[in-house]
Amino acid sequence: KPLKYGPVIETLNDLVAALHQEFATNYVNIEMVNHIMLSYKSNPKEWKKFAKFDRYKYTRNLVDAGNGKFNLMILCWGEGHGSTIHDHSDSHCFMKMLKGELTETRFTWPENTTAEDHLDTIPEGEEFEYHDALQVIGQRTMGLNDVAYINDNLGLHRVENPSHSDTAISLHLYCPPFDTCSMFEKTTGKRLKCNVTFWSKYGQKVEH
Ligand SMILES: O=C(O)CCSS
Ligand SMILES: [Fe+2]
Repeated sequence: KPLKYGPVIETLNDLVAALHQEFATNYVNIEMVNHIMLSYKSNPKEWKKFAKFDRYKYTRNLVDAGNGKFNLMILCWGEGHGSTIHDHSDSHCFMKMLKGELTETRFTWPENTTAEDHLDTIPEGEEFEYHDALQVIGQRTMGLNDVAYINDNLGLHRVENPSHSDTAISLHLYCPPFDTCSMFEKTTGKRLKCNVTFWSKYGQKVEH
């Protein structure tokens, strides 16, 4: 079987160039995108200009708009910061660790039921118990240069920085790009639309 050599990827710019090449045609090979994301080895000198932190919430910093085919962004997670439980708007999502660790917990989609459906044993007029509408499928903690892939068929997830002393930085690729997604409440399964915004674009803070 002839070996198909991919592009040589050393710098963040090489990564961006390789992604543009991969997305040049309308057919995208997800395996190749995963390989390209794994090939890049984190170099703080190359991404530090995108590394902007907010005290209260993780920041989203656009690196490249992928000629409209994908968004490449750097997310900066302060100590203990985490995302909501969210979906990915029917897009592909690749997440690569550039610094520190992130814990990813995957959940089922909520069954389309009412709150009453989640009632468990109802003893005589006493307390009753609920079971959560979203069930945990699995959990993993990612380290330097690890890549995770998810799409809506694989479930929902929450991403958190488990450290209370160190920050974390991750590189995310969404294809096709999206600016809204849904977030979910674990116990009730209630779904809320939300807009995702950028703290900075190409290293420049976005002024609201
Ligand atoms: O894009 C986001 O804000 C979700 C980060 S976890 S994929
Ligand atoms: Fe996500």
